Amino acid sequence: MRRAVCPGSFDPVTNGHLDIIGRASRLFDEVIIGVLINQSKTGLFTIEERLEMLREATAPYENVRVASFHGLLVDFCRAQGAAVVVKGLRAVSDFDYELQMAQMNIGLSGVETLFMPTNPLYSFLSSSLVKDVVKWGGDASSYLPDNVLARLVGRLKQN
Ligand SMILES: O=C(O)c1ccc2[nH]nc(Br)c2c1
Repeated sequence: MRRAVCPGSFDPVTNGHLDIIGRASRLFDEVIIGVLINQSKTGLFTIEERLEMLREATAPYENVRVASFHGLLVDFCRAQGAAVVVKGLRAVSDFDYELQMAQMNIGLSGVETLFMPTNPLYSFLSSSLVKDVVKWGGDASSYLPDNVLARLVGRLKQN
């Protein structure tokens, strides 16, 4: 069983993330989306909300499941029985940091990283940018799944 982990904060999941997840689901027997619990950073959505949005958005992919973790990514991969991490690369600016993380992860545990070029449609996307767009009334419907857009609009109205 070839498993891969797609890690991230997913605060919230975007169409860019979903493009990578969908492509990974066609390459591996199982894909585990790992939502990082970062105690030093409170996000807009709770971990539970992020997990729920991811489960809703990835429901069409029967070999994709969602879990949260804290601590080292390689420990999560080991616990899940995954030998590969899948990361999207949006631009050259992503590469330096991702290369450093990938080399450390191999050094720590032998877990490999597969880099996938993001779909050019989404290469400028980030969760933080999309949140700003919606906060100021912009149309983010091309960048977020419908379930996420609805929650984001609602949450920003509360704030
Ligand atoms: O949304 C983000 O912050 C973010 C970061 C890094 C990323 N790499 N590939 C993708 Br899609 C991606 C998205």
